[in-house]
Amino acid sequence: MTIRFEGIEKTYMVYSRPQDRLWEWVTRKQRHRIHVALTGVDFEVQAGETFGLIGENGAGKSTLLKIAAGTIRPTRGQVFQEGRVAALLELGAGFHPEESGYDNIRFMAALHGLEGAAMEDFIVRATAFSELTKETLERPVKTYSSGMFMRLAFAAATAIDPDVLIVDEALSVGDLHFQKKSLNRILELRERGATVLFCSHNLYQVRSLCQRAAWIHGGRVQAIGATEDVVTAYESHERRRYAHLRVEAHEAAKKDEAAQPAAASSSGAPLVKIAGLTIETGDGINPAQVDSFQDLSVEIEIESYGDAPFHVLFAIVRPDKDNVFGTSTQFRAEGKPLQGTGSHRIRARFPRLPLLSGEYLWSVYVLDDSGIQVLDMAELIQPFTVLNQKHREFGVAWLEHEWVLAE
Ligand SMILES: Nc1ncnc2c1ncn2[C@@H]1O[C@H](COP(=O)(O)OP(=O)(O)OP(=O)(O)O)[C@@H](O)[C@H]1O
Repeated sequence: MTIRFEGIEKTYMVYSRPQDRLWEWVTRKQRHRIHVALTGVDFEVQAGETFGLIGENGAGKSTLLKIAAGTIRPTRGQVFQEGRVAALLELGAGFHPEESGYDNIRFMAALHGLEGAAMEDFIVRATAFSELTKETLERPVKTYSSGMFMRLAFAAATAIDPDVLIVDEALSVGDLHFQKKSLNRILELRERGATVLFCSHNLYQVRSLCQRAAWIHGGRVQAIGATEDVVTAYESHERRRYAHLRVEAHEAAKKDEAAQPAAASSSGAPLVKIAGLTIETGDGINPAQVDSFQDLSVEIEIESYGDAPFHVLFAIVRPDKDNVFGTSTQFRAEGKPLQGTGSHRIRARFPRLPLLSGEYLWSVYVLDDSGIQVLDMAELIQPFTVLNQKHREFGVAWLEHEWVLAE
């Protein structure tokens, strides 16, 4: 099913104090200002397509998703779509806290217009997917932990086999096991031909999942097209925006890295953890300075606490976060993930490191076997300087080339 946005505009009335709304009504004097959250949004998401929405905080992405889902109305313009719509937006927003899990699911089924056997089927599928016990499902949902609540809400939202799926950063629902299950459900619905409108700040996920994307900026569509083109344009914009913060960002990332927990199992223990990154060159181990064109090996150590398969990805990064080169165990010829409890060491060797002079860092990620879910990461670590004394060319990397005198 296609989703078509036509001339969408959404404005909000913003009051500086909550009581101004009442005062405005009493005095009939305007006490609000108009905030334009979206304007001139015109595009179409094609049937069966997974379409990404990206953009900085406050750009208008969630507003557009809510308009697509029908939970808010545009001030101007129209959205057209057909078929059954499932929105993973404010999950569980329609739940009644005093009612049991079962009754809430029944209520959701009724909202979709289901009756009789279709309703029973919906209830069976949603409750099974939630993995909540019968005893839990009989309790009022206000007694649920936030994880339980989200599981039920996700299960209820996706139990209808929607034609259109609207997803707002919903891939991080519940514990790791459930996150994977929810992601698989989204992928399954996509496989079955559902049209997916997907909004995320995780550009890696957008790149992995979406065929096309739109970058929303200041309430307008700044760019639309093939995902790679749009994400690259957005990244360049972000880099320019943060150019003056380069050094600070690097320092902050180093601090974050220490604080960043690895993905945890339902018991709270991490499943995999990046345990170390070792660089080896002719000049020794972890040298602060590396000469261009020498042999360099990068060894990554991963501690795995379970049997879940995983991939390792690393990138050489510039201080402004530009990726110079990235690769993943997924891209190896056999493409098989690593697996098994204990310590894993994996090594990549650059026989003649073709980097030119400059500052570089490493970013390392551990991903699940689908290569989408990030289990642990260490970004912008171990800065090193490359010195190029052999070549006079400039730039980031030395590219194989030859000069030919044209006739
Ligand atoms: N109910 C509201 N009343 C007033 N302003 C609102 C309301 N909802 C959103 N806005 C404003 O509209 C703009 C767009 O918000 P929106 O939530 O759509 O952005 P977003 O791109 O989804 O941001 P984020 O990435 O932070 O989720 C923001 O400036 C926000 O403050």
